[in-house]
Amino acid sequence: MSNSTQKTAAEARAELKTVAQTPGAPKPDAILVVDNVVRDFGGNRAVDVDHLEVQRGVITALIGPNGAGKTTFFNLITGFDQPSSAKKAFGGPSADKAAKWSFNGKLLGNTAAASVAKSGMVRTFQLTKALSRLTVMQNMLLGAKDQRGESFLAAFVKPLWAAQEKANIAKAEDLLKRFKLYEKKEDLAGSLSGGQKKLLEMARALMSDPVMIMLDEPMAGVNPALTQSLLGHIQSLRDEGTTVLFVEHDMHMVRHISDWVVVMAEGRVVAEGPADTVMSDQAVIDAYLGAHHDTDLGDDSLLEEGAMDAPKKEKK
Ligand SMILES: Nc1ncnc2c1ncn2[C@@H]1O[C@H](COP(=O)(O)OP(=O)(O)OP(=O)(O)O)[C@@H](O)[C@H]1O
Repeated sequence: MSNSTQKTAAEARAELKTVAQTPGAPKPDAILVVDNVVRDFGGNRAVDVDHLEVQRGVITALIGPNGAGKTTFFNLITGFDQPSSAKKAFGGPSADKAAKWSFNGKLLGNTAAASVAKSGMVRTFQLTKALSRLTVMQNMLLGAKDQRGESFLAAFVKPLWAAQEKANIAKAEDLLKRFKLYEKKEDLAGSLSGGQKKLLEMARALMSDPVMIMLDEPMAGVNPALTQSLLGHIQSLRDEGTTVLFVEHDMHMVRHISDWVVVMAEGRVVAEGPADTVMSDQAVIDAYLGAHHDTDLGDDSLLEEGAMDAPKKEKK
């Protein structure tokens, strides 16, 4: 969250005006810097990112056709998967070709997912991971950091964790109200609709006050009536100082809230820039649309046709 020494979101956005609109362009205040991240599945190179920087304090969208490698890229940098280009004790790529990435000034390669989350980079999943047999509130409390009851000594000293737990419950209630899930707090997470599970996952991710939140298709399955408020939540997170990186197929959402758009195709970053510029870039149109060259991305008729989804490559 922001403090007086941090830039405002408007200042962070204004800085983007100076950034070159080329793949891998350096950012004035990069929170995430990625180099040489490659992931092969058999003979299929799913991710091949030479260099990418994400500006702190803004909303960046990561877009690209089905199978472009967006989710795999999220998995790699959050420690849920390992790059094929990872540095190895013996053999492996030379130091200048080995995968390396830093978040908020800290090197993160070979870091387990839980430690990545502790460093402030917290993600949600395309297919939600809410724990079905726990209540909505229990799911929320699992997302909290500083759970003092977890420490062996503190677990036996109630005053050490009781106050913390109370604060966590109050925070969870507040977030559940924001995401219109408060009435469901005692229900099992498994009983929620797909869209509600997505909202729960986002609310749970916010329990740890992330420095950067990474959302994998936050809009998929969310009722249109909630779409506007979800967009509002994401923008207010940014305005409060949280960096947002999200993968999304809904081009209206991308146009509406992104300060910067990064386009992936066949594992590579092929374009980046402000939404309007990127979406009229011929390489992007080609990557998405194949034959539909004249059609603007974000065009309603196109969305209805579902023409933006290139055929999905089969997962092995
Ligand atoms: N566990 C896996 N085993 C084998 N291949 C995989 C695996 N995970 C992903 N892939 C392949 O890697 C490529 C990139 O997939 P990924 O899911 O990252 O794309 P994406 O851009 O997120 O697509 P979508 O928008 O459809 O979610 C695809 O060809 C996919 O089949």
